[in-house]
Amino acid sequence: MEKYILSIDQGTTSSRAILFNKNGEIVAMTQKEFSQYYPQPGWVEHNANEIWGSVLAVLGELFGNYNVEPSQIEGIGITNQRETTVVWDKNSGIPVYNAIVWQSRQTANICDDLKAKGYEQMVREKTGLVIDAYFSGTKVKWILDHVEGAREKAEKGELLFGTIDTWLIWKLTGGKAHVTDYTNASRTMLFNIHTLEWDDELLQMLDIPKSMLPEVRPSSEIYGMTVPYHFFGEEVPIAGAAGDQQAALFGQACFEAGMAKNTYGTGCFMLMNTGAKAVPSKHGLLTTIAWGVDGKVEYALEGSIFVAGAAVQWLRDGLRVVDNAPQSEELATKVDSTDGVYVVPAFTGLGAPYWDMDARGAIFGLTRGTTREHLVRATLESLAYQTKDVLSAMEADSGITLNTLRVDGGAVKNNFLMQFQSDILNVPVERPVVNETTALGAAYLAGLATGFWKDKEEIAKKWAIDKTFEPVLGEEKREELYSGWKRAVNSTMHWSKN
Ligand SMILES: Nc1ncnc2c1ncn2[C@@H]1O[C@H](COP(=O)(O)OP(=O)(O)O)[C@@H](O)[C@H]1O
Ligand SMILES: O=P(O)(O)OC[C@H](O)CO
Repeated sequence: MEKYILSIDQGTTSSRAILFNKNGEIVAMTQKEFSQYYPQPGWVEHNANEIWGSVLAVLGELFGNYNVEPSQIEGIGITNQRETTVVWDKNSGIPVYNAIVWQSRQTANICDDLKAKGYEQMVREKTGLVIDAYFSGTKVKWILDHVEGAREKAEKGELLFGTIDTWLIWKLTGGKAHVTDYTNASRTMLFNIHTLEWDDELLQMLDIPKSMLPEVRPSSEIYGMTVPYHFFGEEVPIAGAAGDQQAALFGQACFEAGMAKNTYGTGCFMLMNTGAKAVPSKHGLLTTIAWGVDGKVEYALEGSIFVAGAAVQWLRDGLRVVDNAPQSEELATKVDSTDGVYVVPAFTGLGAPYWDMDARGAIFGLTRGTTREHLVRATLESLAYQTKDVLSAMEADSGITLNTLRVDGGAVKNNFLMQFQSDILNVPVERPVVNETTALGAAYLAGLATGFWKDKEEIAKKWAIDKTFEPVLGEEKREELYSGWKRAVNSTMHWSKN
């Protein structure tokens, strides 16, 4: 019987199970959305057990609906929304609080306090990150500070912390493996990306007991076996793990320094491979671990945009001006321009390159003639402008001028958006045949560990283009449009503090 690699892609809004064959093609895919909780303005939480339930559901559906047996799975790769923080009881397995999602701003005060105490430079040097509520460290502290009895239990070694990869691997192995990989560890603000160790000074800064932390391992390695009662009777190796953006970089075969991809999901994340060198950013980007594979760690520069496809969800669920995401393209192309309207979707503050936790969303340039088509178009254009902000920072930091950009993620199906992106960047945008590059990257990491695929060269040969979008907009128009964006985005800064 043919063998496959299974990817579990646990994203911000949904969980997916995807089976890949030896050619790196999708054989089967199931997906399930789960609840988002917004307990207070700016807070975002998930129920970690509901996430686990959604993973079991997509696995059940995969084996139930497709002609595939669990015994055909040679290995499992896990990829996940990053930074989202779960703390659970080691003995009962019960989370002590909801998972605090990467987008959540509930630890902004903790971050302000750390900045006031002068920790910024030390944090940047050790972790490659800026102090921001985005990362896991302050979320763990918040849980220990706010959940009754949690700190005491943590100090007694009774609580475990994990990002979603860790939580899922712990569940799938029946509590045997408490591990994470280098990429996920590099997003916690607790991990020294140079020494590759949890850092005592950072742990002390946030008052987090080391006993809670998972063991950090390479991204392509067997971490443990599934317990048969959770995996349809089979013991299958869990053989790869990486945060979803790093997995996408791997799935896009960006193996050489200077290659970059941009993923348009809930948020938008551009990563550039910088090879064995951890390049520090002077322009508001993050330095992060790309992966640990073949006994070595490689690094990336990252521009993280918090709201991208989520702005399209807001058009659908908040404003109700579209019935579904694809309709945004249909409406945007009914008008030739936004007629000067700009939407800045800084709903949870601004990430790279601005890093302003207090920015909030705004619409500029409304006139009596503004229609929903203009609003929808301006929302889509905001994804492209935010990407341009990040690309400019990346070129300045790396000294490399990109001659193409590889793209993936849910929103790249939108041809209007991709064309506008190419126009605003003045760079060709390449959309690959397999758009599920996050899951593909995790599959590749797992398949390299089990010998399903031989090496990165074999993988790189499988990458193929579906469509290239070439820039057609003139320079003057491009600059006029972008300068309007800069004015708009600057006006949203510090809004919730005023
Ligand atoms: N045709 C489309 N045009 C614009 N946005 C889209 C389109 N299709 C999906 N999206 C957006 O893409 C996002 C889903 O992408 P996905 O990669 O699945 O995200 P995630 O992994 O963050 O859950 C949603 O926010 C959705 O609004
Ligand atoms: O779930 P996604 O695809 O929106 O990715 C979220 C990122 O990993 C957050 O850092």
